[in-house]
Formats: sequence, structure tokens, C-alpha cells
Amino acid sequence: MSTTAIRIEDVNKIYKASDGREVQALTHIDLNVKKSEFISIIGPSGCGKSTLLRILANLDTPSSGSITWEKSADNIGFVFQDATLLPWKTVYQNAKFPLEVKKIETKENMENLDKLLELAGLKGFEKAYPRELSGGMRQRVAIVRALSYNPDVLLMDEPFGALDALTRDKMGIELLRIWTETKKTILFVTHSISEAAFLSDRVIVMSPRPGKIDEIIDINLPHPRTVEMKETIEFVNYVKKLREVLG
Ligand SMILES: Nc1ncnc2c1ncn2[C@@H]1O[C@H](COP(=O)(O)OP(=O)(O)OP(=O)(O)O)[C@@H](O)[C@H]1O
Repeated sequence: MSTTAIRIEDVNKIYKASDGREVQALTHIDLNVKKSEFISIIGPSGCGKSTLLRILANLDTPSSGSITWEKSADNIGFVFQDATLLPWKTVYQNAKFPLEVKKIETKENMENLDKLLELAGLKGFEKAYPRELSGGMRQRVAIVRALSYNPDVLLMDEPFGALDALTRDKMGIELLRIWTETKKTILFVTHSISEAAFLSDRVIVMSPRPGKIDEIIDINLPHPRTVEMKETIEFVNYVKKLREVLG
């Protein structure tokens, strides 16, 4: 039986806009995220996807409701749309930066970092600088960096949004490979219905603001997932269903 990694209960978020107006960004969000589950979150612009991720990352607080972590709320990795690498540091230095900051450059962590760089196809590029990398490679460094301290949960906010369609497809496959190897719990925000269907165990569909969960769709496609699967009736039907729910 799968255990719960994060329990989100009746989370609401109201922002105070600069003109004094109140903006209800999230309303009654209830969700049990299972351990090692891949969840995507889709919904129209402004429905609160990033807000939910920011609250989970402890970068913001809910106005009401609660979030309960199976382990520690500190044990999370965050990947944003832009890789946000430090331009003056090499691939290796960027990837190990959190270990340096947290002062946990142990033998085990350094070995794990080497494994992750290999898994992400970055072996041989350790000494390269971000400006010498493609967008996809930069994003892979950001993913390795987020995984370097072995977080249980990875929060990803449109991580492939700035990539071209082909690179984006490849990155999806890479991410699934890393996910299968590392068994992380992943929450993944995307604007792409097809990407959500392809990557996920479950897709959370949110309604327009004030964001609430409209529907949760289980994606029962086998693993490992391949690009060819996108041509199957099952996959096309999932995409159709998600599009219908989004309205
Ligand atoms: N710091 C803030 N102060 C006031 N309002 C905010 C703040 N952050 C977000 N909002 C509002 O909350 C709502 C949800 O924003 P959020 O960025 O979470 O949406 P989103 O679904 O991630 O959007 P997108 O898909 O466009 O990235 C929006 O109406 C936004 O204007």
C-alpha cells in the first residue's frame, strides 16, 4: 500500500494586492500526495498553480488550512522555469552548490552527485560553464542540483516551459528515467496537457481563479513510457479527457 508523502488539507490563500484588494488565489485545496508519485498540476493561467507550489516549498504561507509532511518539510528540491544557474560557476560547481551551502559535502553525497550527473547525461560537461550549454542541458543541471541533497520531494514549476518542443519531449523522458531510479515524489506544474498526461501517475486539473481542484485524473499508462505511446488510443483519450475537464 502506498504511503502519504504530503497531506494538503483545506488550504486557502488570499493575497492582498497593492491596491488593497483581496485576491483569492486558492480555495479548499485537499490533496494526498503519495510517496514516489508523479503528480502534474494543470489549469488556466492565474489559477494558483505556482502559489500552491510556493506554499509547499515554504516560500509562502497558506491563509488557512494545513500541510502535513510525512518527513521533514525542509527536505524538498525546487526547479523553476529558468534554470537559474550561477554563470560564473561550472556545471559541477553549480550542481554541488546546495551541498556546499548546507555543508554536507560528504563522500556519499559527492558519489551520489556523480551518479546524478551521469544519469542526466552531463558526464564530460562538468567543467563547462552555463553559457556553453543548451537550454535543455542547463535545465538538467538545475534538476541535478535540486536532487543533489537527496530530497524526498521535487517541486517543479514549468521546468520545461522555455524549451523547444523536441528538447521538451526528450527532457520528459530523461526526467521519468531519473524519477524511476531515484523514486522521488514529484509535483510538476505545466501548461502542456500532453506533457501532463505523458509524465504523470495523476493529473490535478484546477479551475480558473479562485483556484480549486476541479478533477483528478489517474493516468494508467505503463512504465517505462516511450514517445511512441503518444500515438496510442489510450494516450489520445487521456489528452481528450483532460482537455474536456479544462473546458
Ligand atoms: N504576491 C502576490 N500578491 C498578490 N497577488 C498575487 C501574488 N502572487 C500571485 N498572486 C495572484 O494569485 C493568483 C494566482 O497566481 P499564480 O502565480 O499562483 O497562478 P498560476 O496558475 O501559477 O499562473 P500561471 O499559469 O500564469 O503561471 C493570480 O491571480 C495572481 O495575480
